[in-house]
Amino acid sequence: TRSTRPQRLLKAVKQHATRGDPQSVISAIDHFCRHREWAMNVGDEKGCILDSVVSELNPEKVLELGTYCGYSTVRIARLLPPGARLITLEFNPDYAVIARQVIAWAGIEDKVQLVEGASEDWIPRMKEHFGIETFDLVFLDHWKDHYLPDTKLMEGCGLLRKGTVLLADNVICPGVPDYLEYVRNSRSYKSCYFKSHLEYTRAEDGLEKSVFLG
Ligand SMILES: CNc1ncnc2c1ncn2[C@@H]1O[C@H](/C=C/CNC(=O)c2cc(-c3ccc(F)cc3)cc(O)c2O)[C@H](F)[C@H]1O
Ligand SMILES: [Mg+2]
Repeated sequence: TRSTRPQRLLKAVKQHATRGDPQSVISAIDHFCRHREWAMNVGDEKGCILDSVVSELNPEKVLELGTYCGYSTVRIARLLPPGARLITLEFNPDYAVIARQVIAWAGIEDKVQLVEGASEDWIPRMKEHFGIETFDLVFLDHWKDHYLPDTKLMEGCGLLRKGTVLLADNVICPGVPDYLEYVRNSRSYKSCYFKSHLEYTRAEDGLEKSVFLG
């Protein structure tokens, strides 16, 4: 039977990237998605904005909602200091299988914990199951209609502290209007928009960076 796009993306990584070299994995995926098949990775342009937010924050504890093939997982984990941890949630087992191999090929598996399951089920279990008090950074890139409910759930579970940064992909395309309205109007957040483009295209898209004020 025909392979899937994530399987073809992984094949491109294994053919063109160097084991243990995260940058070569990122470049191989970007080349594949720009010249062969588009895929919904945050991409190189928005990826540079993601890089700058991570580098400035130097987070110890990072949560990613929606692993997909692990592109942003590798982008974030390659910048983390020793001892820092990234937990990434993915409930599609076929994507998880691919992402684990992409993460392993990049050689950053010791910083990453890929949890196969739904954000709504695992957010309430972060404390007792992973010993996480609060997160320093959350990257939201899963189903767009779950950004807002999951943000409220993280608030309710006490996983956000003064200064925790929420970084949301796709706030223009496909768009997350209810989430944007919330973080931009709530007194609990200082929010700003980083204008960019939809990955591998000329369409507008951007990232919203929202600092939790407690
Ligand atoms: C709901 N709880 C979840 N828990 C764990 N894993 C989850 C959960 N929900 C989804 N996942 C997992 O997270 C991923 C979902 C990513 C969704 N991303 C997009 O749809 C998305 C779409 C576009 C796009 C733009 C224009 C266009 F013409 C077509 C597409 C661009 C983007 O950058 C995106 O991120 C994965 F697939 C799913 O299993
Ligand atoms: Mg996205």
